[in-house]
Amino acid sequence: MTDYLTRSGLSVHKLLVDFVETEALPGLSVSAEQFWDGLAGLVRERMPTNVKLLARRDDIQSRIDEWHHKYGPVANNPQGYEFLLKEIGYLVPEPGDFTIETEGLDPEISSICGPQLVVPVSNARYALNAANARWGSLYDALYGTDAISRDGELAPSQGYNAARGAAVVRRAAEFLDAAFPLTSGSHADVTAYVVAEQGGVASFIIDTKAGPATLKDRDAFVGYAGQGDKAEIVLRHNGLHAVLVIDKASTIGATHAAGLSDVIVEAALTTIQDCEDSVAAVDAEDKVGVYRNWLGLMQGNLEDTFEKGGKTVTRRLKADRVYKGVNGGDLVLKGRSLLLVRNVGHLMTTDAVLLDGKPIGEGLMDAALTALCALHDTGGNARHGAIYVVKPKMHGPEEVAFACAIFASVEAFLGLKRNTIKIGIMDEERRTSANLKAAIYEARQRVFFINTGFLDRTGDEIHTSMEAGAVLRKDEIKSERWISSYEDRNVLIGLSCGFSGRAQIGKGMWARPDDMAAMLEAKIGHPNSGANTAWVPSPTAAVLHALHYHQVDVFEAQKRRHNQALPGLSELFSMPVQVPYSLSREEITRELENNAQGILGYVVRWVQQGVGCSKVPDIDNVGLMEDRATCRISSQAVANWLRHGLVSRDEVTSVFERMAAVVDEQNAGDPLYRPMAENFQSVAFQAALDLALHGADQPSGYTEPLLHAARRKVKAREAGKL
Ligand SMILES: CC(=O)SCCNC(=O)CCNC(=O)[C@H](O)C(C)(C)COP(=O)(O)OP(=O)(O)OC[C@H]1O[C@@H](n2cnc3c(N)ncnc32)[C@H](O)[C@@H]1OP(=O)(O)O
Ligand SMILES: O=CC(=O)O
Ligand SMILES: [Mg+2]
Repeated sequence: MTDYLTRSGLSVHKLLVDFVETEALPGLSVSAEQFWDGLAGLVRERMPTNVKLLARRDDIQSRIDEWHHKYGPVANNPQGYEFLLKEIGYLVPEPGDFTIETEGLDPEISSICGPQLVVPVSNARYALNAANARWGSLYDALYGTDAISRDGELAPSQGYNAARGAAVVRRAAEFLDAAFPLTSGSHADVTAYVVAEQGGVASFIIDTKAGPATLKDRDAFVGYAGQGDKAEIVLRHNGLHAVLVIDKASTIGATHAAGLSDVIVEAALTTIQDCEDSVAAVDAEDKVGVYRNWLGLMQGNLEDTFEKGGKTVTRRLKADRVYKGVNGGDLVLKGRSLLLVRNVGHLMTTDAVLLDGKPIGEGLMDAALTALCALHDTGGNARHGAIYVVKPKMHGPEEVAFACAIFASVEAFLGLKRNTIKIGIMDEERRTSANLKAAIYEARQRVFFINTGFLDRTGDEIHTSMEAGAVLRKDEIKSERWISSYEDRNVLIGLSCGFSGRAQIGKGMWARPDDMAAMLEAKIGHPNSGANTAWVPSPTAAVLHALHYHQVDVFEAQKRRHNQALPGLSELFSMPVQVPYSLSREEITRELENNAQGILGYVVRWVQQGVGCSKVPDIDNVGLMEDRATCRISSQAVANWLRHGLVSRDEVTSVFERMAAVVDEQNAGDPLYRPMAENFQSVAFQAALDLALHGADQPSGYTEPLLHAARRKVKAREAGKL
């Protein structure tokens, strides 16, 4: 206990005490005593409920398991299944119609639609990049990705490929033609973009090869900076800005008739700084690292210095962009994404703080600490004082109510007005999807988003129905009825609760960070379905996904969906199991290899290096974003096949051993990497294998208990404590 200090009856790790008292509290009107008393009160008051809620999850799961043992898949007795779910309180009565009442939300949440970036907050370099990803170069995003074909003469070359560059300019002109059409002609033929000022009023004059033109929507021109050969012209469409950069002296501008050297688009309107599934934070030291970065973002002084391209770079938060407005005065556009923070869920405990010698709920600590750090935001982030907390992995309305109760306690001891802390409800466990209206009702004064976290949701789908039968392959699960009804119900229920124009209806992650052409094809489906926002894995993806919100007016799309019929619960419960199962031996082995490779490739970096989100090649060598949620899917899929005898324990073990060598090869260039195939007893290999062999027994199929234990073992060894 030498690492702990006593604060208000709690034993608090010294690192956390230090962080709170010397970094987070200075500058605030909250005293150390007030904070620790508050945290102690929160834990004493809320921990017993936390424990009960987790026990209830287990109880419910065992009743569902028993039912499947008796009846098999739901399709054998759908009415009986729904009866059971009501009987055990899994399905609760739906409230009458209501409208959410959340106040004090920013326009990025309520009235402007655009991409939502997610980033592990533990990585300062990425976290800063994400905050700055409000704006991004369209030319760079097109040139640097497969959004422009990489075939033939358009393939990127060692130096600048002029043919590819020309294709980028053409594609950007197509975007401009669609979002900012001219009265005649095309942006591809523009020979001059000019701002003329007269009597304090600016007008935008365009010359094309075919003669003069203006914007069809004259109000789309909203601001500018500079004049003539070096200028920036600000346009607005669907609430989103795009900046034409005129720079005739630049390499690219010199090749364009009007000197257009780039189009900067407003991209990541919001960013989730993630303390959850994309980070590996297993003890006080790691948690303080996470909180310290969040504090720096809220104070506006976070910076990171690193080597890039042979140079030392220091990255800081960007300032607002200040332009002249068209009628005089300044046009000030936020330079940064609106920052939200994702706390962990209700499951894990942390020994960073002990009460009566026992670790406290990590979610309780996250709520207190992330809110405390957010008190430093004096309007640079949220304009009306809101603190945006995304709460993941909640099972049903009672757990949403519990999260709201935690936030209310935190507000009380930090001296905040009630409902200052807003809640983003991740609809990613089946009990929440099935009771979404009731879940929203519990948070009606705080809710700022609902979001279909379909990755966790897929993991929960497999786990909840573990005993029902063998699941389909991972890719097949994604195209089943349960998922389309889940996505549809989320939007339609959100609309029926009055989200349109008030709060976000969000969609999930694009998990193939290098496949931008495919993303451009697929992800327009999100705004078209009525979603205000959808997740992207990188700033580049944010720039490209932003184009979709120019193509689709989300509020119009929402109007079209308002009266659509809600898919029934029978659709939602139409499980992705196949009985009898008809895959060949080869197909089974290939799927097993694919899952094993993904699990190993993710887990090894988590356990050895504390990296919570990685790009890991799948069996077809496509780089996939892997985090704890995708790992949950893979481990549950293997566990399910093991449970139903499609694969044996020996087969799983030998495939994992074989794939360890493949993963070692993939990581050969990493000096910090320790090969697994040389030592199958290594902590990383064993953790990966355990996720599969013991996946069925993990609470809700989550990966964090095994991952945390393994990482802590490695950290202890490295510190010479084992
Ligand atoms: C199911 C869920 O919960 S999904 C939500 C959790 N998932 C996430 O948050 C995913 C976030 N994305 C990432 O962590 C990363 O993009 C990964 C791990 C998928 C890929 O990372 P890498 O292999 O390093 O990517 P890559 O080499 O292509 O690009 C690195 C560059 O992109 C930037 N970048 C990549 N992702 C992000 C991001 N999410 N935010 C900000 N910048 C990012 C990096 O800062 C870096 O640029 P820099 O050198 O100027 O700093
Ligand atoms: O958190 C997101 C998910 O898909 O899971
Ligand atoms: Mg999730």
